[in-house]
Amino acid sequence: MAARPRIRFRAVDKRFGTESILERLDLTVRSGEFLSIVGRSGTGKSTMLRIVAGLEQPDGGEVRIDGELAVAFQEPRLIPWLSVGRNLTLGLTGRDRAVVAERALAEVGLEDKQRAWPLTLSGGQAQRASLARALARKPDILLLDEPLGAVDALTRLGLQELIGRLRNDHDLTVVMVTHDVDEAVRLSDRVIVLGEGRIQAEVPVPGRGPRHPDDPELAALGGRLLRALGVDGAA
Ligand SMILES: Nc1ncnc2c1ncn2[C@@H]1O[C@H](COP(=O)(O)OP(=O)(O)OP(=O)(O)O)[C@@H](O)[C@H]1O
Repeated sequence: MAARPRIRFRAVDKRFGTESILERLDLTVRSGEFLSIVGRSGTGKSTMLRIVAGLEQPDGGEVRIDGELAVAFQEPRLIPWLSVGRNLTLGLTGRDRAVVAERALAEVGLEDKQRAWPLTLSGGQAQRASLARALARKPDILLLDEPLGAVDALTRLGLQELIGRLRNDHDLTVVMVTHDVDEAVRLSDRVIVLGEGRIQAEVPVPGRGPRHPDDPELAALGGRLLRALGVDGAA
């Protein structure tokens, strides 16, 4: 039996002024699925994610969300005058929130940074803290908007590995917006290409992430996505 839908878009329209961003968009994301959204700049990827998060309202159609959500953005958005640990417990209500935060930090390899100030973290560490903050909310659905867009290539590979592992360990449903097709195929079960208001291509990825960056199958799938994006395959 197919897993239950966590996110469902039915004929979703979104406009900004006279500009139509999404046109009668249909999408179902099932429980436990890792979906990536790629597309040229300005095609509405972040808008889609913001609609899922409830930060934007659609102009038409129906959006259904089943489960708790947490979001991590490209900028870690940690509050600079609170310790890393306090950034994580902020907004948590359980009596065990300190323990929850401690565990989440340990899961991302930052157990020694609980008392650190956010500004003393490297870019990669700050992004790990941001993931830990999302994890501490015990979400069913994790939304990632270009989470690794601002870190160097090597840190990026390590963080991809981490995201893949967290997803597996917590059986998360993940929707990630990325510009990096290699990252998308490395982590996802399915990649969609957004363009002109609709899903222009959909590429299922066999097996389960995180896949090894040298996996030869990834290059072929990445090539397919680049062609769907209208980018020359040799690029
Ligand atoms: N709050 C807003 N008000 C007006 N226009 C907006 C607003 N948010 C987004 N837009 C416009 O909607 C379009 C889609 O934006 P969005 O950020 O969703 O694209 P994107 O695919 O995520 O782009 P990028 O890859 O560059 O991040 C863009 O033309 C953008 O300027």
